[in-house]
Amino acid sequence: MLTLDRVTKTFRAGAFGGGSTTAVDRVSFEVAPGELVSLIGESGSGKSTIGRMVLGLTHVSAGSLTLDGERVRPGKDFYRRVQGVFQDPFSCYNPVFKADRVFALVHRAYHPGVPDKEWADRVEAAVRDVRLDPGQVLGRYPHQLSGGQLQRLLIARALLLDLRFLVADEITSMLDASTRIDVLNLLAGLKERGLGVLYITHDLSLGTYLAERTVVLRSGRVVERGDTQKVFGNPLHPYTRTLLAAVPRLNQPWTAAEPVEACAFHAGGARDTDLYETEPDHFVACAGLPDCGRTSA
Ligand SMILES: Nc1ncnc2c1ncn2[C@@H]1O[C@H](COP(=O)(O)OP(=O)(O)OP(=O)(O)O)[C@@H](O)[C@H]1O
Repeated sequence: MLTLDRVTKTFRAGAFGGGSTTAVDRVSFEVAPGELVSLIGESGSGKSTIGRMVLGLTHVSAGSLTLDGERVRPGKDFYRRVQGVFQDPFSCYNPVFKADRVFALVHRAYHPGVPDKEWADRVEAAVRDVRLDPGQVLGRYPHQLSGGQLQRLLIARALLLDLRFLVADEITSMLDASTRIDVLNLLAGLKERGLGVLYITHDLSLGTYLAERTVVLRSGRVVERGDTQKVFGNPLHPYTRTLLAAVPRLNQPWTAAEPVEACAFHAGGARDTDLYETEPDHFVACAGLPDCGRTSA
């Protein structure tokens, strides 16, 4: 179980590092084993920073972030259980190494005791699991493979570890529509194996495709979260409504989203990040709801 409890990330800012910017502000949510939670928000809302904290790539400034009750401790043991897959699969490969070298590195680093033949069998099985033909892809250089193939190989690599948790950060944004669905279906398969997945995206339609639960982030704060059907079926925060209104629909003329004027949070009026549980597993930040009683002027 991944648990974020009022997690905050502050970066130094300014020419001489004198100022600071809060990229993530007291964010709390959980991801259970076998669950996919999507983290949605516009560019700069802090999604990737959260992913990087989960992966131990950047420190948590305040609050607590734990996996199975333990704080993130980057190292071999941690990365055996937690991995990330990112937007640009090309950047994850060394261009002068063939794809199978990636698996050889995993063998050496994480499973040195596994005999070569058994390892080769495991690699083949993992590559077939992501619906690729090992004979077609393993002997190739990254530039000889498509983005979708590279992305799948990264997922296969993750399968060869004793993975408990995957951070998938915009992994489908460089893929065409049909490959995108294939990769999303692979994530669904990982869930069935009991993995927890944090799926980071700015694309609402993809976020809703697989996620049991959704966290909507704005300017580093959670504005709404909970059961995906509830958050998108009955969006309560004006920002969530704006995001939904901005999704283009087939056969409907595009209309600009309404400004988020009704929201006390948007106006900078809300002083805290408390969320109100408006129905079971549906939480919303102070947003001028008639019954919230805490809207600021
Ligand atoms: N290393 C850093 N130093 C200073 N500020 C940073 C750093 N990394 C991120 N930020 C700032 O933190 C905020 C959140 O960035 P982040 O990359 O997490 O957003 P995001 O929601 O993932 O955006 P995108 O969808 O564009 O990737 C931004 O204002 C960004 O400029």
